[in-house]
Amino acid sequence: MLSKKAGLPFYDADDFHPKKNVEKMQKGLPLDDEDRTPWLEKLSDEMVDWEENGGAVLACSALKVDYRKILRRNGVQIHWFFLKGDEALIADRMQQREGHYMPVTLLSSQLETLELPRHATTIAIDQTPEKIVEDIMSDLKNNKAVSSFGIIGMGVMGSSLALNLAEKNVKISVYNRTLQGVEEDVAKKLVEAHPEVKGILPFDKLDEFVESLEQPRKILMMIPAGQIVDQQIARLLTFVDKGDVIIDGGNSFFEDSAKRQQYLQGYGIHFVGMGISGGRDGARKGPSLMPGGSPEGFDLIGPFIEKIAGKDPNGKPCLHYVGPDGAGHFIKMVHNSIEYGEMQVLAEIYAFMRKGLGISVSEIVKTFQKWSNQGSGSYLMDATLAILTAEKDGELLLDNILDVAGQTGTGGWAVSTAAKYGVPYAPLTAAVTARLISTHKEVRGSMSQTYPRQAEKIDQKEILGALKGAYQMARLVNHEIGFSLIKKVGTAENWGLNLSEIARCWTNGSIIQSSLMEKLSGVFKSSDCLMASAVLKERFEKDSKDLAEVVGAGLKAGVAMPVMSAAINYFYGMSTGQSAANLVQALRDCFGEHGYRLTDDASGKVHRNKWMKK
Ligand SMILES: NC(=O)C1=CN([C@@H]2O[C@H](COP(=O)(O)OP(=O)(O)OC[C@H]3O[C@@H](n4cnc5c(N)ncnc54)[C@H](OP(=O)(O)O)[C@@H]3O)[C@@H](O)[C@H]2O)C=CC1
Ligand SMILES: O=C(CO)[C@H](O)[C@H](O)COP(=O)(O)O
Repeated sequence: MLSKKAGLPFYDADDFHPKKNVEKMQKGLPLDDEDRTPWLEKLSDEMVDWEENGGAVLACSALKVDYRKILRRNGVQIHWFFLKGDEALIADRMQQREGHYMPVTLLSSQLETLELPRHATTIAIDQTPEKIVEDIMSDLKNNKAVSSFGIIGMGVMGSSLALNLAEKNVKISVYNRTLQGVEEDVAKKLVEAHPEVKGILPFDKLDEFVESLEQPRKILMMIPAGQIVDQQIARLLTFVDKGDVIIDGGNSFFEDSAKRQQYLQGYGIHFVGMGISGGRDGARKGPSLMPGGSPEGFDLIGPFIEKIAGKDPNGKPCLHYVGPDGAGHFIKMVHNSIEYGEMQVLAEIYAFMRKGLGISVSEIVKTFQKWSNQGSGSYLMDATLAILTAEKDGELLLDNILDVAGQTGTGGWAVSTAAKYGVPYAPLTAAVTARLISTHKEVRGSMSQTYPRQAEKIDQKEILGALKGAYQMARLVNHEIGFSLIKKVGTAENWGLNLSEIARCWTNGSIIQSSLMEKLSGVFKSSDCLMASAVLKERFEKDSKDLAEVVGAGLKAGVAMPVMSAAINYFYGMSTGQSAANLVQALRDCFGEHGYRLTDDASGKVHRNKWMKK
């Protein structure tokens, strides 16, 4: 009757049981989880087709929370109705039923297994079938919750993710704030600008947006980090309900995300701090996703975000639940710190080639293309090639772009986090510093007059052969340190981070995807330190010589190479058995009585009273 009324096909889940389940029930034996799992999985796959064809009515004894999880694992939109009746009434109806394999004796075991659904409309079955159908139809009609997923913030990332989700058949609602006269109807304009993409409902009122989402609601915020996130959460709290999930997909500081998860837990809200990489194109076509925080929250959003994630070389989604607390945003922070290093190395090698060696831009492009084809390719290298070939009015566009680089937080946070956890992170510090120096444009201009550099002529022939090795080595060290930060913090916080999975998650969709990242995903399966990995030993040995040579030549030529020199210094430092830190410690003791340990007995500190005569 309901099927007719709703104009949708009807399916009875009982018809999908395999023969062995039917035979078991016929014998009066209750099914267990092992019997039911493949059956529910089959149903959840069928539901994808049903949804694509406009929907269906399914009757199913989805008794447990976990069973319902399986049913929704493909992220289809489901309106749940719980048909409630007492045991005697159900038994009576079962007895009247003809030609069904299930004996009444199994009913009590079913009711024992039943875990009441929290997010379903309960319909009493002690009414006429007509009334039951009427109740369901009226609930469907009055139900304003029509979308499976909501996104707040229709900027670069939010709008691209919204279009991506909608194209994967996820019904979504989108919301953007209104600033009278400045930002109006932003969400509506997005929908109007993309008539080819169906299934997006725009809102400019937060309450209506939240009401449009089916429960448990899944709300992704794509807004700037900081207090704005707290303010948005505070506004949402007025409208959301227990069991809903709030996801922060922005570049928030991971310690803030851990606090927000704790805070929202108090309201029964699941909070997921999710790193997202890929910029506009990645978000639109397949980003790399690094969720962390509430595992229950991740469980609920997983089927949806899996649909939009980029795919690694083996076709697996670039999506990895990294760990609890702020682990997702921590991993995104480190991702960005590697990104800072990668970009700065590209800038340094380009500057050295152009200014130090006097190589033309078209030759630099050819060289970079060659490196790409020889296994040093990356998304950022491709982007650099695009930039180095972009012209405006017959001139290289790059030459018309002001040499001032901004930053929005993650790099600086990574520097302070590395210092807090005792991880040497000189290349990142150098990359952040290089951007800071770039902002002092006026001072740089005037100082370049005061200190004009007399660059030494470099023998191109000698240095050209070392360039690629130097580039590779700086990148290798940059990655080594990023992952060492992940290892250190992950261990200290007991997050159980998986380096190989994290690298895998960055092999596509991510700004730092590269051939190297694909290799590292394999290397991290057997080693958690690149410098100690036998696979990379030869490369470290050879390329470190090239890097030293290029950095030396670069400095001689008067070109700053902060990240590349930090990288070779890191490598030298970490492979120096006997360093000069003893002098530093002795000095500390000399002026500050900080004490020192002796090489033949490091168990305790000693202090020398009189280092200096006066
Ligand atoms: N761009 C990128 O490559 C990436 C960005 N991110 C992160 O994703 C988040 C969004 O970035 P992106 O889309 O680039 O940023 P945009 O600046 O393009 O968009 C920001 C969005 O946030 C909204 N917003 C701004 N202030 C407020 C506020 N006070 N209250 C509510 N909404 C507000 C804006 O609305 P309005 O239009 O009205 O101002 C806009 O919709 C940031 O945290 C960013 O760091 C993460 C990965 C990549
Ligand atoms: O997260 C990103 C890419 O992965 C964003 O583009 C972010 O803005 C980059 O950081 P910054 O603005 O500090 O350069």
